[in-house]
Amino acid sequence: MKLFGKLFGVESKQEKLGNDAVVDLLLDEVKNVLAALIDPDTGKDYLTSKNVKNLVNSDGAISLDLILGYPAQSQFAAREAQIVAALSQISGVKSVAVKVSSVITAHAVARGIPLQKGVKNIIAVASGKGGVGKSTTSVNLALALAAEGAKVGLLDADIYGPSQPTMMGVADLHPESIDNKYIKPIEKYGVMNMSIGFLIDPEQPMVWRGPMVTQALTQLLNDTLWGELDYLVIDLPPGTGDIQLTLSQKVPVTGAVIVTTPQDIALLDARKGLKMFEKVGVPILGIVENMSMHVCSNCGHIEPIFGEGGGAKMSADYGTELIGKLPLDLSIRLNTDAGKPSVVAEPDGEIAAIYKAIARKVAVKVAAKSQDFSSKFPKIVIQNT
Ligand SMILES: Nc1ncnc2c1ncn2[C@@H]1O[C@H](COP(=O)(O)OP(=O)(O)OP(=O)(O)O)[C@@H](O)[C@H]1O
Repeated sequence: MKLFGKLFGVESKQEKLGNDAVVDLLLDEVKNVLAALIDPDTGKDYLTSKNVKNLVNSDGAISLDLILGYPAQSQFAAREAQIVAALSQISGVKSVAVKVSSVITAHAVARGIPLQKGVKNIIAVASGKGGVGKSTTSVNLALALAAEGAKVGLLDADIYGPSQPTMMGVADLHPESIDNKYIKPIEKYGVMNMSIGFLIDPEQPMVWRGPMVTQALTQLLNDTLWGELDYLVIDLPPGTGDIQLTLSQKVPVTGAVIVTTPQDIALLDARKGLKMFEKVGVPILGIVENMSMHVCSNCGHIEPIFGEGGGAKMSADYGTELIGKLPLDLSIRLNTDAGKPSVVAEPDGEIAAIYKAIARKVAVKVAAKSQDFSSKFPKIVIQNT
């Protein structure tokens, strides 16, 4: 039969057909498994989320690219292991090769504001009340996004009390001006930093009026040579004043993160901040509860000094998510005071892991927004005749 087939050119065709059928069945099975495999960061499966590209079966050797829409370098090995373990169970699979990477896209903002040139996504960090740890959260969020592989900028818009240069350990540096118009941000720990703190004398009391604040902020944003950024994190001053309003009206903010402590008064203020963003159409990406419990460094006893469960209740009330809880931890203060925030001071520590998880959650929320395709279309200029 073999010889007969070969002579008449039949066997190779039949074999080919047979092999193709096997290949298809195996690929179908692989796809089924991928459709049931959940990404722990998004809570969605890899197949319908369209994260899987270049899926190939070469005689039982399966290879694929897993492309995540958010930065997650600390999770690449775990994702690879998760997929290899699941696909290796399938009978007929001889080997599995998975290449994991992230691709971050620009996301459209509401209200028809064009995106900032070169900046894909802007994340505002806000709080209703001062002293809840908004700046600490901003710097660690920026550093965590960078640690996860993103290109990140950090803008300290807290014009009344800029603390970022100190927290990032760059307080003694001065940004250079180019052509007396543009300013080069200061790069530290892989993040591009710009702060009003670089441009003012910290000893001078600042009495900024509304329009001056607005101008200073827009200038800082527009005249800084950010380069290409995946995320620009903006640390807002506390409250619901002019800066927040300007931001929401003039700056293409993709979404806002609200920082609060669990106690009632901070939550009350945080609710005001949250409502303000809602009113002006800036989506809330989530709530970070800071100083949510104290772990005694002597005995390990856990005590909720500022109350319990406030952030979770507020998230539920407003249909948003509690995206992370930070303990009241001496190391967080010591590290920021020393100009080396926890994410870079102790990159493999528990605190850094919490900030990285928050960063991935924020990035996942941003990735879930509709993409911005405005640059793909020609600009139409309508003129009055
Ligand atoms: N989880 C934490 N554990 C311990 N200390 C913290 C924590 N979060 C913030 N801190 C400390 O609390 C102080 C206030 O924090 P931070 O400056 O970030 O607050 P803020 O809300 O930005 O304040 P402001 O209103 O001045 O902008 C800082 O000394 C900081 O190091």
